[in-house]
Amino acid sequence: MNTFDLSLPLAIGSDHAGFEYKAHLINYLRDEKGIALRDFGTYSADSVDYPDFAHPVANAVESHAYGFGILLCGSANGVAITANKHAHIRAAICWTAEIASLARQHNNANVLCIPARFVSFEEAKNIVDTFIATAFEGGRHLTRVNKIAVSEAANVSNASL
Ligand SMILES: O=C(CO)[C@H](O)[C@H](O)[C@H](O)COP(=O)(O)O
Repeated sequence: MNTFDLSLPLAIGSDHAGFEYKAHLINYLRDEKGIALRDFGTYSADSVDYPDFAHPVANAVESHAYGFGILLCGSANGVAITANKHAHIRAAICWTAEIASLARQHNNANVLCIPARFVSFEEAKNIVDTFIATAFEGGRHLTRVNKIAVSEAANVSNASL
């Protein structure tokens, strides 16, 4: 199976707890690696509410105009919970490069959620590099990932009853 289509931009966002790492990651990804991206905020270290940034990033990935997403907050729980409310979004909290690799290989994760208060910036960079470089394995994992989408479809039809 393929890695991400890097001809599409990536969507990145954070709350205040992830703001500093986001700024460094943008430098790393866009300026050092030449990867196109859009920064959905937040744009300062002032306290904000993570759903205001996680929803726009998830919407961007859901629209297929962006190849994948990166979200950061303190623990990554808030942004992951928010992003996973969206159809076709598989947001994974990754705190090591190995977890990031498994999130791609087994779960075909399309939004990487980094707990900025619990990993070093070097580790965050390793996590991002691994997430981008690792392909979904398909096979038995595709069967399982497809069952997630079935649940999404059931929720949509139940909601319309
Ligand atoms: O959403 C979170 C927890 O699930 C994030 O870690 C936030 O960044 C955190 O809650 C922000 O906390 P703060 O005390 O308002 O800085």
